[in-house]
Amino acid sequence: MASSLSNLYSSTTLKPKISYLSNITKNNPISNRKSLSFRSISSVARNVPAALSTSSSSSSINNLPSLQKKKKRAVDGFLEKDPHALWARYVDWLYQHKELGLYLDVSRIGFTEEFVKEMEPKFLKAFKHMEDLENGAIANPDEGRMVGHYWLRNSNLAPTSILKNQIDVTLDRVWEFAHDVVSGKIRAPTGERFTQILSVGIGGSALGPQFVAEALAPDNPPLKIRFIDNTDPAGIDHQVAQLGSELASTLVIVISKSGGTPETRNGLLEVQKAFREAGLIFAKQGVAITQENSLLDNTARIEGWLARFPMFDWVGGRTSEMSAVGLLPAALQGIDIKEMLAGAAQMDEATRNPVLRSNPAALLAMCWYWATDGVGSKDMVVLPYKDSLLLFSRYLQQLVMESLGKEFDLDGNKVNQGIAVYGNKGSTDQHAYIQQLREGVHNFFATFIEVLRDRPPGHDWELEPGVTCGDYLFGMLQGTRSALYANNRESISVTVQEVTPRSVGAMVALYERAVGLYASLVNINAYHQPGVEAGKKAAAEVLALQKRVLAVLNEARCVFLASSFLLGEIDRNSVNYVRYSKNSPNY
Ligand SMILES: O=P(O)(O)OC[C@H]1O[C@](O)(CO)[C@@H](O)[C@@H]1O
Repeated sequence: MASSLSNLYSSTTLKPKISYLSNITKNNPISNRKSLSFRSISSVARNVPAALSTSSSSSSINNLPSLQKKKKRAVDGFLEKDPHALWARYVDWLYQHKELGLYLDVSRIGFTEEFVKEMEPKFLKAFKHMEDLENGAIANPDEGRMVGHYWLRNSNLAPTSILKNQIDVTLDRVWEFAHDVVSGKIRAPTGERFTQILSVGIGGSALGPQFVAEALAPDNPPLKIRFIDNTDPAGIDHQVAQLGSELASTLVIVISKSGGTPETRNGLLEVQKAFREAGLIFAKQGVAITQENSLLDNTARIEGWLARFPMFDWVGGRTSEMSAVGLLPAALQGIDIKEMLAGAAQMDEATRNPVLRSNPAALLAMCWYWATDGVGSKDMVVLPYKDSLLLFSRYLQQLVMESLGKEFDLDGNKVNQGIAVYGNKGSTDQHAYIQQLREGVHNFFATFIEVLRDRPPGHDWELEPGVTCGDYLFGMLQGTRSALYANNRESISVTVQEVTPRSVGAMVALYERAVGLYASLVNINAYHQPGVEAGKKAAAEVLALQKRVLAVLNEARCVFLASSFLLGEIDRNSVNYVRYSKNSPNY
C-alpha cells in the first residue's frame, strides 16, 4: 500500500488530482493530524479512488426517472462505482464540525439528488416539529408531557423559568455531591471514603451510564462502577460478591424514572438484604434518582437515604444521559460532565440548522430513510473501531428501537415502523459476522465510527517500521468499508478526533436528534413505548397468577394438615414445622 501511494504521488498524470486533493484535505478528517503517517495518507487516499483508477465510468442511474431509480436500486443494489463520481460525492456531502472535530461522511449511501429534493418538504415539517418540541410543545400526547432533554444542556432554552431553575439547581447539586464524595467530605459510615458505585437500574436508567463508563472512565477512577440491570438472582449475587468487603464503602445509586420498575425494585431489595446480612445500614449509602413522589422517592425519603436527585417528567429514560441519571455516576468516576454537556450543547446547536446538508442529524435521518426505504427494511449495524465505544450500539439500540419501533403512525394507521440496531466493535466483528454482511442476506446498512487518535499523545509505538497497532485498526476499518461497498452494501462513517467527554456528549446529542427527526419523517411518536407497557402488564399478570396459585396450594396444604391433625395422624409440632418451614409460602 505504501509503495502504491508513493507511485501515486510521483505520477505526473495524477498531478491535477493532487492539487484538488490538497484543497480537499483541508476539509478532511485527517487534516488535523500533526504528522502525515501511513495512516493519514491512506485516509486521504481511501477517498481518492479517482487517483487510483482510470476505469471508465460505470452505469449511472442519474438519467432514470425517480421511481425507476428506486426500482433499479432495489433490484441491483446500485451504488456509485465510478471513482471520480464517488470522490466528488464525498467532497460534496462531507459534513464537518470543526470545533468538535467530528465528521460525517454519507457518500457511501446511495441517495440521489432527486431523492434529496423529494425529502425537502418532509424535512421542513420535521425541523418545525423539532422547534415546537424545544419550545415546550406536548410531544407525548399519551402521557401529556413535554420532551425537553435539549434543555438539560442549555437551560436557557427551557420554556419556563421554573424549569430552568430546576435544571440549574439539580446540576449544581449533582456537581457538589460528586465533588464531596470524591474529595472525601462525604464518607461511608465506617469513616472511609466511598470506593465503589453500585448502580441499580434498567433500560434508559442503565444503558447511558454503562456506555459512558466504558467510554470515558479513567483507568483508576476515584470510584469504580458496577451495574445491576436485571432481576437475575445469580447476576445480582455476582455483583455483590465482587464487591466483597468493599460493600461497606459502596455508594448504591438506585435509578428509576417511574420509581416502580419491578427489576429495579427487586435489585434494590436484594442489595438491601446484602447490606443487612453484612451488618450495614443501607440508608446511609443509598442514593435515589427518580421522579418526585414516586414510590422510590417516597421510600428513600422515609428511610432517610443519603441523597435524592430528581428525574424530570419531561426527560424520557432513553434520552436521560445528560440528566442526573447519567451525570451523577459519570462525575463520581471523575468524568468531566461539564464537557459532556458542552459537547451535547454544541451538537444541538449544529443540528438545529435547517439546511439539510449542513445538519448532521438531518443527514443521518435522511440516510436512514434512504437505506431502509422509510419502512425499516434494513437493519442498522453500528461498528465503532475503538474498544471504549463498545457499548455505543447497545445504547443506540434502545434509543432507536424504543423510539422508532411503533405499530401506529400519528394518524392511527398501522405502520409497524422501526429500525433494528445491532453491533459490537471493529475489528473484532470482522472475525464474527462481517462474512454475512458482505456476502449473505442484504438486510442492513453499516455505520462505522472512526476515532483518529490511537493513544494519548506521547505513547505512540511502532510495531513495524512506520506502522502502529492503530494503523492496523484503521486499515481494517477502511478495508471492511471498501469490501462492503464493492458488494453494494451502504455505509455511513462518523469520525471523531478522540473519545472525550465532549465528543461523547456530541455523539449522544447527534443520535438523539437524528431519531427525533426520523420519527417526524415517518410520522410516528418517538416519545412513548406502548409496546413495553404491554409486556410489563403481561409480566405483572403472570406474577399475580403465580401468587394466586401459591395461595391456593397453601390453602390446600392447610386443609390437609388440619385434617391430619384432627385424625390424630400428626401432632401440633409437626403442623407448625410444616407451616413455618422455609419452603412454606407462610414463612
Ligand atoms: O427508569 P424506569 O422508570 O425504571 O424505566 C426503565 C426503562 O423502562 C422503560 O420504561 C421501558 O423499557 C424504558 O423506557 C425505561 O428506560
